[in-house]
Amino acid sequence: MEIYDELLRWAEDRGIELHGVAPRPILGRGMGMVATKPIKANERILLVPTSALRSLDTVRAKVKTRLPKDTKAHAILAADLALDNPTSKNYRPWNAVVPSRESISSSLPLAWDTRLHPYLPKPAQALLRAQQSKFARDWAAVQQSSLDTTITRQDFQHAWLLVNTRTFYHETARTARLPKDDRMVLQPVADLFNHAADDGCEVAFSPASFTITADRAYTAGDEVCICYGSHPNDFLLAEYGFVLSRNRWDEACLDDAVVPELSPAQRGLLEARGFLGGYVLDAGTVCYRTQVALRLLCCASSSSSVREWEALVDEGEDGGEGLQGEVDGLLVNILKKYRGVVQATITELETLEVGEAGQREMLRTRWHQIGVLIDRTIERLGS
Ligand SMILES: C[S@@+](CC[C@H](N)C(=O)[O-])C[C@H]1O[C@@H](n2cnc3c(N)ncnc32)[C@H](O)[C@@H]1O
Repeated sequence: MEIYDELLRWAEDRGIELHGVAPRPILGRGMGMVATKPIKANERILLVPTSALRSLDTVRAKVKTRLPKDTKAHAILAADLALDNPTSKNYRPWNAVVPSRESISSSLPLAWDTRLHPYLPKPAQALLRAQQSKFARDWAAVQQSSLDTTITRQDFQHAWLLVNTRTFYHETARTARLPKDDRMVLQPVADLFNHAADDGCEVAFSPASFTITADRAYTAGDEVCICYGSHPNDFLLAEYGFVLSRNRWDEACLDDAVVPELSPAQRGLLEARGFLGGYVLDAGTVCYRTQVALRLLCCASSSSSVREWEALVDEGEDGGEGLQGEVDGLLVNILKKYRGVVQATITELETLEVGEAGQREMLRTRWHQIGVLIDRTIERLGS
């Protein structure tokens, strides 16, 4: 814990105030913030003055000026981190506590063996593709620059993923002019808070500081979390490298269940109206897009006509309870079939030898969660 004591001394010198919380190791989550005394609801537990943020304003001039003019904030911050001497006096205590290259590449799919990528659920794959293209753009910017060429792709990827998992949204009069995803800053110490399964503490910023305020009372020893956003587990997996066991925002993508059931003509009708794909269910509901696709499928097999389907899409006419019963029955059959695909993926992951055991375990856990969401819906609609 010596490195954390040093971090806290370093933080204090920079005006960072912690009230009743301190960094501690948390099983399965690296470090986290834990209450060291009882904390009351609405008590301020952290203040980080703007001067202590690591932002475009603190990036060394030699880094900023040597990168191409249109380089994104993510790449500039990552290049600054990657080129920072680990013992540099400005950030040594912070550099010493951020997750190692090994831990980052074990947890984040971008750094996994690419043969594991097809086993990610579809929404996570889409996020991963977006990350891959941003990373390729940012790495190209570094390669085109006149920066120190000893920086390797692996060094840059580690720094890039640290930025991806540890930055906070921050707006100043100057950054307000930048695109939204360029308004990001690193916050030493605040970046040790893990993501809450419930609401988490309130994060706020003003021109002077960032503050974190307790959302409820905590007793000494409780982990104190913030909320990274109302994200489903596929998002958390792709962007942060973990899934929550209880996540009220979780949902399962049904595209691979529903789209194969559609004829080319039905896909065309749905596409023309912007309803092809993006089908999801959560613990209690099946999304409207899925309902629209299923109703179209019902037209082929029942008394309802494409005209009635158009009335649903264009005028919101729902066709009444009878049609809803038909739609639910069709969905249950589709889900039962897809449940077999989910189970086959879990079984395949059990015998696969690609990547690390922990990464395969993470994927199995995720597919199991998807299976549970599907089972619950089958039970709810089938009864
Ligand atoms: C901003 S950092 C939080 C501090 C981090 N745990 C550490 O050791 O430095 C975000 C990273 O913490 C981990 N993390 C955050 N919340 C988590 C949670 N609820 N469960 C598991 N890991 C979590 C993930 O690795 C994530 O990418």
